[in-house]
Amino acid sequence: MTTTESDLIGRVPTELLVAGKWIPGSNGTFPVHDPAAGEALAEVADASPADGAAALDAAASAGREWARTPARRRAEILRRTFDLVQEHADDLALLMTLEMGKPLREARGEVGYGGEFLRWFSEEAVRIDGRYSTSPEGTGQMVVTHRPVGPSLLITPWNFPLAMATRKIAPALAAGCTVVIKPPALTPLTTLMLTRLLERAGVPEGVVNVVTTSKSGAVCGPLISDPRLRKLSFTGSTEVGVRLLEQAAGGVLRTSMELGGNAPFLVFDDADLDAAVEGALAAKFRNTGQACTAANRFYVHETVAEEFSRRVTERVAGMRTGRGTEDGVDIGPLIERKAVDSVAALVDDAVERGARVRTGGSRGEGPGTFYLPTVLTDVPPDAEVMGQEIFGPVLPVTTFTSEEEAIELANSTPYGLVGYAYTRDTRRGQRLIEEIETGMMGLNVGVVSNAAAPFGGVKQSGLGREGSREGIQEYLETKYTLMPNPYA
Ligand SMILES: NC(=O)c1ccc[n+]([C@@H]2O[C@H](COP(=O)([O-])OP(=O)(O)OC[C@H]3O[C@@H](n4cnc5c(N)ncnc54)[C@H](O)[C@@H]3O)[C@@H](O)[C@H]2O)c1
Ligand SMILES: O=CCCC(=O)O
Repeated sequence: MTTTESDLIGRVPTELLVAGKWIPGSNGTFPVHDPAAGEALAEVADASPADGAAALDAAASAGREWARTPARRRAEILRRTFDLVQEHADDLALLMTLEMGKPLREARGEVGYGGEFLRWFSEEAVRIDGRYSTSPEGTGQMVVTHRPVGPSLLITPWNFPLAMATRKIAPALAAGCTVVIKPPALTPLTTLMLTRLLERAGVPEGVVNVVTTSKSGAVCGPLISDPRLRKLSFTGSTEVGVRLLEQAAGGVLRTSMELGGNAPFLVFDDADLDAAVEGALAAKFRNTGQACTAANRFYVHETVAEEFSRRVTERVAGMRTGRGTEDGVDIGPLIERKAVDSVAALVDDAVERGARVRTGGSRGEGPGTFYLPTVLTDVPPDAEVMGQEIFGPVLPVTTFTSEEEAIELANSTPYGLVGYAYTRDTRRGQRLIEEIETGMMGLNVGVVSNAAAPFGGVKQSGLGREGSREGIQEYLETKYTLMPNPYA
């Protein structure tokens, strides 16, 4: 670590924030590693179930007052946090690169993207409305209002340490909910720093509580079954999401589930190939392939497949792999050794079944957890790499012959987060939007994420939407009141 990096780490709080106080974890500490160097960066407080319960006590106690706090004030706190995020953009970006590995250029992009949820929901906070109408029979007056759901547990993944936290905290606070956030053990530092900024922006005691832990299940399980908790918002794997949904069913909790993806990327014979190549690189290699939105399966029309593969291979072969803090790095490390093993196993399986490695196809050197950016062609549809979320820098190409076949292949998965398609034919584009079973579509575009967009999936990719106008609804209940018509 250079001096600047260690100074930064030294300024990040490493304790739990419970009821407005930074306190040590009852289970001591656990280490956070730099995946590019394999070194420990910091020791972070390890919460026990009792610490988790204290955090929920705090969120429940602060709940009523926060719900009554004028929306304008809630909005101003979020807006001030947005400003503080901009002010500390360089620190936040470096912190994400250190604890997660993404290239610094991308980490700066995430500060922009993640910060935007704070600004967007500061604007939405004051637009929570209702309606008033006379019943069709004319006998009653109907009032519909929206109320905060109540104390919410937010569980986030490691791959977008800032954006996945702001995408939940901002709408929850805007709606008037208090929260307990449990960041991932692999990347808790960015959430801790964000929380410090929320505190500085004036978030009252108990409104945001942070519980870092190496034992997620033991800490979150009792919270999910506590009757004071009213909402669970989770982003992570489908496997864990299913388990949490089962637990949440016991308390009939409101849930939002942002789960895994297996995005198809279709290139038709009429596509602008230059645009399709750019889109493919963005959709695949953003975050070193560790994105739920990452294009996972490339289906290319047989007449353009070789040209597309040749151009993509040339670009991927020129990518630089290395520590995210170094200039010109395109591909950072994967988050941990297990992730490298999993990507290597998928590539080996594809090759055994007849796929051709056009570039990459092996682990990177050094102490960090690297896998080289890889292009595979002639990948048989039954290769595991086409059926499983890769979560690494591997671009597998296979071919199709007709639009019907492309749609069938795209839908041949239990997941449905996002799909990408490149075609110049507008009518075909419209058909694809109708037919492809996903919550989001990139039509001639390789990245769809935006704070103003309703982000989320269908099928086993999740329930609910984050961002946009829909995002705040996830933290609101609808209440209907009937009164007699005073004139009847
Ligand atoms: N749809 C989306 O918006 C979206 C966004 C980012 C990541 N993801 C998905 O997340 C996955 C990668 O993230 P990950 O490896 O952090 O996922 P993960 O499911 O392993 O972990 C996600 C979070 O859940 C916690 N967790 C794990 N077991 C738990 C339990 N029993 N009880 C409570 N909490 C528990 C983890 O500590 C972490 O904070 C991929 O599948 C990716 O597609 C989805
Ligand atoms: O990993 C999934 C989230 C990616 C995004 O929000 O763009």
